[in-house]
Amino acid sequence: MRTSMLKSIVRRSSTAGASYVSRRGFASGSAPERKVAVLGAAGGIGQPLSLLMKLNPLVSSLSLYDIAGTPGVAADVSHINTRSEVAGFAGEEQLGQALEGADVVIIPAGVPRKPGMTRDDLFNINAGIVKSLCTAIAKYCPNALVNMISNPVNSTVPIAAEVFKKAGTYDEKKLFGVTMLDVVRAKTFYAGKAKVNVAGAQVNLPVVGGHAGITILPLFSQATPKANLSDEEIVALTKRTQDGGTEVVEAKAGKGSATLSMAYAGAIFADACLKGLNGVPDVVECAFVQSNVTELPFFASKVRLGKNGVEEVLGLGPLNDYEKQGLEALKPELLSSIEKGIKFAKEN
Ligand SMILES: NC(=O)C1=CN([C@@H]2O[C@H](COP(=O)(O)OP(=O)(O)OC[C@H]3O[C@@H](n4cnc5c(N)ncnc54)[C@H](O)[C@@H]3O)[C@@H](O)[C@H]2O)C=CC1
Ligand SMILES: O=C([O-])CC(=O)C(=O)O
Repeated sequence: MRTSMLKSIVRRSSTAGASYVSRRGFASGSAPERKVAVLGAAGGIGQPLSLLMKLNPLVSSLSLYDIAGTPGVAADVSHINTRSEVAGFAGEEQLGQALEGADVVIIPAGVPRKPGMTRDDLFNINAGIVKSLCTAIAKYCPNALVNMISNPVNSTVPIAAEVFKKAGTYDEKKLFGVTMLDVVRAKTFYAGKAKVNVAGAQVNLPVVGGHAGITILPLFSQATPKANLSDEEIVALTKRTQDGGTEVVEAKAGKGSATLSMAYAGAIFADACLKGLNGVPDVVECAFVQSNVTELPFFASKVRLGKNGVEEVLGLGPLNDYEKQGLEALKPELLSSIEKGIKFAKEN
Protein backbone atom coordinates (compact mmCIF):
# COMPACT_ATOMS: atom_id res chain seq x y z
CA MET A 1 0.00 0.00 0.00
CA ARG A 2 2.77 2.40 0.97
CA THR A 3 4.82 1.69 -2.12
CA SER A 4 1.84 2.19 -4.35
CA MET A 5 1.06 5.44 -2.54
CA LEU A 6 4.48 6.87 -3.34
CA LYS A 7 4.26 5.63 -6.90
CA SER A 8 0.93 7.32 -7.29
CA ILE A 9 2.30 10.55 -5.83
CA VAL A 10 5.05 10.45 -8.42
CA ARG A 11 2.60 9.77 -11.21
CA ARG A 12 0.15 12.49 -10.21
CA SER A 13 2.86 15.00 -9.52
CA SER A 14 4.48 14.59 -12.87
CA THR A 15 1.27 15.09 -14.73
CA ALA A 16 -0.90 17.23 -12.54
CA GLY A 17 1.33 19.73 -10.75
CA ALA A 18 -0.46 20.95 -7.64
CA SER A 19 -3.64 19.01 -8.19
CA TYR A 20 -4.35 16.41 -5.58
CA VAL A 21 -7.04 13.84 -5.17
CA SER A 22 -6.52 11.81 -2.00
CA ARG A 23 -7.63 8.28 -1.33
CA ARG A 24 -9.92 9.70 1.33
CA GLY A 25 -10.21 13.39 1.74
CA PHE A 26 -9.36 16.51 -0.14
CA ALA A 27 -10.59 17.44 -3.55
CA SER A 28 -8.12 18.62 -6.15
CA GLY A 29 -6.07 21.57 -4.92
CA SER A 30 -7.82 21.83 -1.54
CA ALA A 31 -5.26 20.21 0.79
CA PRO A 32 -4.41 22.67 3.58
CA GLU A 33 -1.19 24.67 3.51
CA ARG A 34 1.57 22.72 5.26
CA LYS A 35 5.17 23.69 5.76
CA VAL A 36 7.74 20.92 6.14
CA ALA A 37 11.33 21.69 7.18
CA VAL A 38 14.19 19.22 6.63
CA LEU A 39 17.24 19.84 8.86
CA GLY A 40 20.34 18.21 7.38
CA ALA A 41 18.83 18.54 3.90
CA ALA A 42 22.15 18.47 2.03
CA GLY A 43 23.14 15.09 3.47
CA GLY A 44 22.90 11.50 2.28
CA ILE A 45 19.37 11.13 3.65
CA GLY A 46 18.48 14.80 3.42
CA GLN A 47 18.73 15.07 -0.36
CA PRO A 48 16.54 12.12 -1.41
CA LEU A 49 14.17 12.89 1.47
CA SER A 50 13.83 16.46 0.20
CA LEU A 51 13.08 15.07 -3.26
CA LEU A 52 10.39 12.75 -1.88
CA MET A 53 8.83 15.54 0.19
CA LYS A 54 8.79 17.71 -2.95
CA LEU A 55 6.71 14.95 -4.57
CA ASN A 56 4.22 14.94 -1.70
CA PRO A 57 1.12 16.91 -2.63
CA LEU A 58 0.28 17.52 1.04
CA VAL A 59 3.28 19.86 1.32
CA SER A 60 2.81 23.49 0.26
CA SER A 61 6.12 24.88 1.54
CA LEU A 62 9.38 22.92 1.72
CA SER A 63 12.18 24.43 3.76
CA LEU A 64 15.63 22.88 3.31
CA TYR A 65 18.22 23.65 5.98
CA ASP A 66 21.82 22.51 6.48
CA ILE A 67 25.03 24.07 7.70
CA ALA A 68 26.11 24.30 4.03
CA GLY A 69 25.09 23.15 0.57
CA THR A 70 21.37 23.81 0.76
CA PRO A 71 21.15 26.59 -1.85
CA GLY A 72 22.17 24.05 -4.49
CA VAL A 73 19.85 21.31 -3.26
CA ALA A 74 16.95 23.76 -3.00
CA ALA A 75 17.55 25.22 -6.48
CA ASP A 76 17.67 21.72 -7.94
CA VAL A 77 14.57 20.38 -6.19
CA SER A 78 12.62 23.61 -6.79
CA HIS A 79 12.53 23.00 -10.54
CA ILE A 80 10.24 20.02 -10.09
CA ASN A 81 6.71 20.95 -11.12
CA THR A 82 4.83 19.94 -7.99
CA ARG A 83 2.80 21.93 -5.46
CA SER A 84 5.33 23.07 -2.89
CA GLU A 85 7.43 26.22 -2.92
CA VAL A 86 11.02 25.36 -1.99
CA ALA A 87 13.46 27.51 -0.03
CA GLY A 88 17.02 26.72 0.99
CA PHE A 89 18.69 27.99 4.17
CA ALA A 90 22.34 27.57 5.09
CA GLY A 91 24.09 28.35 8.35
CA GLU A 92 22.83 28.96 11.85
CA GLU A 93 21.82 32.54 11.21
CA GLN A 94 19.17 31.27 8.75
CA LEU A 95 17.83 28.47 10.96
CA GLY A 96 15.05 30.59 12.48
CA GLN A 97 13.72 31.52 9.06
CA ALA A 98 13.91 27.90 7.95
CA LEU A 99 11.79 26.81 10.91
CA GLU A 100 9.23 29.61 11.24
CA GLY A 101 5.71 28.35 10.61
CA ALA A 102 6.76 24.71 10.13
CA ASP A 103 4.08 22.08 10.75
CA VAL A 104 6.50 19.16 10.53
CA VAL A 105 10.28 19.25 11.11
CA ILE A 106 12.27 16.23 9.92
CA ILE A 107 15.79 15.88 11.37
CA PRO A 108 18.34 13.76 9.49
CA ALA A 109 21.25 15.99 10.64
CA GLY A 110 24.38 14.45 12.08
CA VAL A 111 27.09 11.93 11.40
CA PRO A 112 26.40 8.39 10.16
CA ARG A 113 28.13 5.16 11.20
CA LYS A 114 31.20 3.57 9.65
CA PRO A 115 31.87 -0.20 9.80
CA GLY A 116 32.63 -1.37 13.34
CA MET A 117 30.69 1.42 15.03
CA THR A 118 27.46 1.16 16.99
CA ARG A 119 24.78 3.83 16.76
CA ASP A 120 25.73 4.81 20.29
CA ASP A 121 29.23 5.68 19.03
CA LEU A 122 27.54 8.62 17.25
CA PHE A 123 26.22 10.02 20.53
CA ASN A 124 29.09 12.39 21.27
CA ILE A 125 28.69 14.33 18.04
CA ASN A 126 24.99 13.96 17.31
CA ALA A 127 23.71 14.73 20.82
CA GLY A 128 25.03 18.29 20.56
CA ILE A 129 23.67 18.75 17.02
CA VAL A 130 20.21 17.55 18.04
CA LYS A 131 20.24 19.67 21.16
CA SER A 132 21.01 22.87 19.27
CA LEU A 133 18.45 22.14 16.52
CA CYS A 134 15.75 21.37 19.10
CA THR A 135 16.55 24.57 20.99
CA ALA A 136 15.80 26.45 17.76
CA ILE A 137 12.61 24.43 17.17
CA ALA A 138 11.39 25.39 20.66
CA LYS A 139 11.96 29.02 19.77
CA TYR A 140 10.73 29.26 16.19
CA CYS A 141 8.10 26.50 15.70
CA PRO A 142 7.18 25.10 19.12
CA ASN A 143 3.99 23.52 17.78
CA ALA A 144 5.61 21.53 14.98
CA LEU A 145 5.64 17.74 14.89
CA VAL A 146 9.28 16.66 15.16
CA ASN A 147 10.41 13.56 13.25
CA MET A 148 13.81 12.58 14.69
CA ILE A 149 15.97 10.50 12.36
CA SER A 150 19.42 11.35 13.78
CA ASN A 151 21.06 8.48 15.64
CA PRO A 152 21.16 7.14 18.24
CA VAL A 153 17.37 7.59 18.12
CA ASN A 154 17.04 5.80 21.48
CA SER A 155 18.92 8.77 23.01
CA THR A 156 18.25 11.69 20.64
CA VAL A 157 14.49 11.56 21.26
CA PRO A 158 14.91 11.82 25.06
CA ILE A 159 17.39 14.68 24.46
CA ALA A 160 14.79 16.50 22.36
CA ALA A 161 12.15 15.95 25.05
CA GLU A 162 14.43 17.45 27.73
CA VAL A 163 15.31 20.45 25.55
CA PHE A 164 11.60 21.13 24.94
CA LYS A 165 10.82 20.67 28.66
CA LYS A 166 13.49 23.20 29.59
CA ALA A 167 12.05 25.64 27.04
CA GLY A 168 8.51 25.02 28.35
CA THR A 169 7.28 23.81 24.96
CA TYR A 170 7.27 20.03 25.41
CA ASP A 171 4.22 18.25 24.07
CA GLU A 172 4.71 14.50 24.11
CA LYS A 173 2.19 14.16 21.29
CA LYS A 174 4.51 15.99 18.92
CA LEU A 175 7.83 14.19 19.28
CA PHE A 176 8.59 11.06 17.24
CA GLY A 177 11.68 8.92 16.81
CA VAL A 178 11.50 7.64 13.25
CA THR A 179 11.68 3.82 13.40
CA MET A 180 9.86 3.39 10.11
CA LEU A 181 12.91 1.93 8.38
CA ASP A 182 12.75 -1.04 10.74
CA VAL A 183 9.17 -1.62 9.64
CA VAL A 184 10.06 -1.19 5.97
CA ARG A 185 12.88 -3.74 6.34
CA ALA A 186 10.80 -6.21 8.33
CA LYS A 187 8.07 -6.10 5.68
CA THR A 188 10.58 -6.63 2.86
CA PHE A 189 12.39 -9.50 4.57
CA TYR A 190 9.14 -11.16 5.68
CA ALA A 191 7.60 -10.91 2.21
CA GLY A 192 10.73 -12.50 0.75
CA LYS A 193 10.57 -15.48 3.10
CA ALA A 194 6.80 -15.83 3.01
CA LYS A 195 6.89 -15.53 -0.79
CA VAL A 196 4.19 -12.88 -0.90
CA ASN A 197 4.21 -9.68 -2.91
CA VAL A 198 5.75 -7.01 -0.64
CA ALA A 199 4.26 -4.24 -2.75
CA GLY A 200 0.78 -5.70 -2.39
CA ALA A 201 -1.32 -3.86 0.15
CA GLN A 202 -1.39 -6.64 2.70
CA VAL A 203 2.14 -7.11 4.08
CA ASN A 204 2.14 -5.52 7.49
CA LEU A 205 3.62 -6.01 10.92
CA PRO A 206 4.61 -3.86 13.89
CA VAL A 207 8.20 -3.33 15.00
CA VAL A 208 8.42 -2.21 18.63
CA GLY A 209 11.02 -1.24 21.24
CA GLY A 210 13.74 1.09 20.00
CA HIS A 211 16.10 1.63 17.09
CA ALA A 212 19.39 -0.19 17.73
CA GLY A 213 20.34 -3.87 17.70
CA ILE A 214 18.25 -6.00 20.03
CA THR A 215 16.08 -3.03 20.99
CA ILE A 216 14.49 -3.44 17.53
CA LEU A 217 11.77 -6.05 18.06
CA PRO A 218 9.76 -7.07 15.00
CA LEU A 219 6.53 -8.87 15.91
CA PHE A 220 6.36 -11.44 13.13
CA SER A 221 3.62 -13.33 14.99
CA GLN A 222 1.34 -10.43 14.05
CA ALA A 223 2.45 -10.26 10.42
CA THR A 224 -0.11 -10.34 7.65
CA PRO A 225 -0.65 -12.21 5.46
CA LYS A 226 -0.02 -15.22 7.72
CA ALA A 227 2.71 -17.58 6.57
CA ASN A 228 3.88 -20.91 7.92
CA LEU A 229 7.46 -20.01 8.76
CA SER A 230 9.60 -22.21 11.01
CA ASP A 231 11.01 -20.99 14.33
CA GLU A 232 14.46 -20.91 12.71
CA GLU A 233 13.16 -18.73 9.90
CA ILE A 234 11.55 -16.31 12.38
CA VAL A 235 14.79 -16.09 14.39
CA ALA A 236 16.73 -15.37 11.19
CA LEU A 237 14.21 -12.73 10.08
CA THR A 238 14.34 -11.09 13.51
CA LYS A 239 18.12 -10.97 13.46
CA ARG A 240 18.23 -9.61 9.90
CA THR A 241 15.80 -6.84 10.85
CA GLN A 242 17.84 -5.98 13.95
CA ASP A 243 21.05 -5.93 11.92
CA GLY A 244 19.56 -4.25 8.83
CA GLY A 245 21.40 -0.98 9.46
CA THR A 246 24.71 -2.79 9.94
CA GLU A 247 24.15 -4.78 6.74
CA VAL A 248 24.03 -1.48 4.81
CA VAL A 249 26.92 0.10 6.75
CA GLU A 250 29.13 -2.87 5.90
CA ALA A 251 28.04 -2.97 2.26
CA LYS A 252 28.82 0.76 1.92
CA ALA A 253 32.25 0.01 3.41
CA GLY A 254 33.00 3.37 5.01
CA LYS A 255 30.74 5.53 2.81
CA GLY A 256 28.00 5.91 5.41
CA SER A 257 24.78 4.12 6.30
CA ALA A 258 21.33 3.71 4.82
CA THR A 259 20.27 6.86 2.99
CA LEU A 260 17.88 5.91 0.18
CA SER A 261 15.75 3.41 2.11
CA MET A 262 15.80 5.83 5.05
CA ALA A 263 14.63 8.67 2.85
CA TYR A 264 11.78 6.44 1.66
CA ALA A 265 10.87 5.46 5.23
CA GLY A 266 11.16 9.07 6.44
CA ALA A 267 8.92 10.25 3.61
CA ILE A 268 6.30 7.62 4.44
CA PHE A 269 6.34 8.62 8.10
CA ALA A 270 6.16 12.37 7.40
CA ASP A 271 3.28 11.72 5.01
CA ALA A 272 1.46 9.87 7.82
CA CYS A 273 2.05 12.84 10.16
CA LEU A 274 0.66 15.25 7.53
CA LYS A 275 -2.37 13.04 6.94
CA GLY A 276 -2.99 12.96 10.70
CA LEU A 277 -2.68 16.75 10.94
CA ASN A 278 -5.14 17.07 8.07
CA GLY A 279 -7.71 14.95 9.87
CA VAL A 280 -7.47 11.80 7.78
CA PRO A 281 -8.84 9.02 10.04
CA ASP A 282 -7.10 5.80 11.06
CA VAL A 283 -3.53 6.74 10.24
CA VAL A 284 -1.45 4.25 12.22
CA GLU A 285 2.33 3.80 12.01
CA CYS A 286 5.07 2.65 14.39
CA ALA A 287 7.21 5.32 16.06
CA PHE A 288 9.40 5.79 19.14
CA VAL A 289 7.36 8.05 21.43
CA GLN A 290 6.73 8.87 25.07
CA SER A 291 4.86 5.80 26.20
CA ASN A 292 3.06 3.89 28.93
CA VAL A 293 3.08 0.64 26.98
CA THR A 294 5.92 -0.68 29.16
CA GLU A 295 7.66 0.73 32.23
CA LEU A 296 10.13 2.56 29.94
CA PRO A 297 9.44 6.27 29.40
CA PHE A 298 9.94 6.05 25.63
CA PHE A 299 9.08 3.06 23.48
CA ALA A 300 8.31 2.35 19.84
CA SER A 301 4.92 0.87 19.08
CA LYS A 302 1.97 1.48 16.81
CA VAL A 303 0.70 5.02 17.16
CA ARG A 304 -2.51 6.56 15.86
CA LEU A 305 -1.78 9.96 14.32
CA GLY A 306 -4.22 12.83 14.44
CA LYS A 307 -4.67 16.58 14.29
CA ASN A 308 -2.34 17.14 17.26
CA GLY A 309 0.22 14.47 16.51
CA VAL A 310 -0.07 11.31 18.61
CA GLU A 311 -3.75 10.63 19.13
CA GLU A 312 -3.25 7.25 20.77
CA VAL A 313 -0.28 5.07 21.62
CA LEU A 314 -1.48 1.57 20.82
CA GLY A 315 -0.54 -1.48 22.88
CA LEU A 316 1.72 -4.33 21.82
CA GLY A 317 -0.99 -6.86 21.01
CA PRO A 318 -0.43 -10.56 21.73
CA LEU A 319 3.24 -11.65 21.87
CA ASN A 320 4.49 -15.21 21.58
CA ASP A 321 7.13 -16.55 23.99
CA TYR A 322 10.02 -15.67 21.68
CA GLU A 323 8.80 -12.07 21.41
CA LYS A 324 8.16 -11.88 25.17
CA GLN A 325 11.78 -12.91 25.76
CA GLY A 326 12.95 -10.34 23.21
CA LEU A 327 10.93 -7.66 24.98
CA GLU A 328 12.45 -8.39 28.38
CA ALA A 329 15.95 -8.63 26.88
CA LEU A 330 15.78 -5.22 25.21
CA LYS A 331 14.59 -3.24 28.22
CA PRO A 332 17.92 -2.72 30.06
CA GLU A 333 19.75 -1.49 26.93
CA LEU A 334 16.89 0.75 25.85
CA LEU A 335 16.51 2.23 29.33
CA SER A 336 20.21 2.94 29.57
CA SER A 337 20.19 4.74 26.16
CA ILE A 338 17.16 6.79 27.22
CA GLU A 339 18.82 7.72 30.52
CA LYS A 340 22.04 8.67 28.72
CA GLY A 341 20.09 11.12 26.56
CA ILE A 342 18.25 12.63 29.51
CA LYS A 343 21.48 13.00 31.48
CA PHE A 344 23.24 14.71 28.56
CA ALA A 345 20.41 17.20 28.09
CA LYS A 346 20.26 17.99 31.81
CA GLU A 347 24.01 18.54 32.08
CA ASN A 348 24.58 20.54 28.88
N1 LIG B 1 16.44 6.60 12.19
C1 LIG B 1 16.93 5.81 11.27
O1 LIG B 1 16.35 4.77 10.97
C2 LIG B 1 18.19 6.17 10.56
C3 LIG B 1 18.98 7.17 11.01
N2 LIG B 1 20.13 7.52 10.36
C4 LIG B 1 20.92 8.62 10.91
O2 LIG B 1 20.67 9.82 10.17
C5 LIG B 1 21.78 10.71 10.34
C6 LIG B 1 22.20 11.32 9.01
O3 LIG B 1 22.69 10.33 8.15
P1 LIG B 1 23.23 10.70 6.67
O4 LIG B 1 22.26 11.58 5.98
O5 LIG B 1 23.64 9.45 6.04
O6 LIG B 1 24.53 11.56 7.04
P2 LIG B 1 25.30 12.64 6.14
O7 LIG B 1 26.59 12.91 6.79
O8 LIG B 1 25.28 12.22 4.72
O9 LIG B 1 24.37 13.92 6.26
C7 LIG B 1 24.17 14.58 7.45
C8 LIG B 1 23.93 16.04 7.15
O10 LIG B 1 23.73 16.69 8.41
C9 LIG B 1 24.31 17.96 8.29
N3 LIG B 1 24.53 18.57 9.58
C10 LIG B 1 25.53 18.38 10.48
N4 LIG B 1 25.39 19.20 11.53
C11 LIG B 1 24.27 19.92 11.30
C12 LIG B 1 23.60 20.93 12.01
N5 LIG B 1 24.05 21.38 13.17
N6 LIG B 1 22.50 21.46 11.47
C13 LIG B 1 22.03 21.02 10.28
N7 LIG B 1 22.61 20.05 9.56
C14 LIG B 1 23.72 19.52 10.06
C15 LIG B 1 25.60 17.73 7.50
O11 LIG B 1 26.07 18.94 6.94
C16 LIG B 1 25.11 16.73 6.46
O12 LIG B 1 24.68 17.37 5.29
C17 LIG B 1 22.87 9.88 11.01
O13 LIG B 1 22.90 10.18 12.39
C18 LIG B 1 22.41 8.45 10.80
O14 LIG B 1 22.90 7.57 11.76
C19 LIG B 1 20.50 6.89 9.20
C20 LIG B 1 19.73 5.89 8.70
C21 LIG B 1 18.54 5.40 9.34
O1 LIG C 1 22.53 1.64 10.96
C1 LIG C 1 22.74 2.85 10.97
O2 LIG C 1 23.72 3.39 11.47
C2 LIG C 1 21.70 3.72 10.35
C3 LIG C 1 20.38 3.28 10.81
O3 LIG C 1 19.91 3.65 11.86
C4 LIG C 1 19.71 2.24 10.03
O4 LIG C 1 20.06 2.01 8.87
O5 LIG C 1 18.79 1.62 10.59
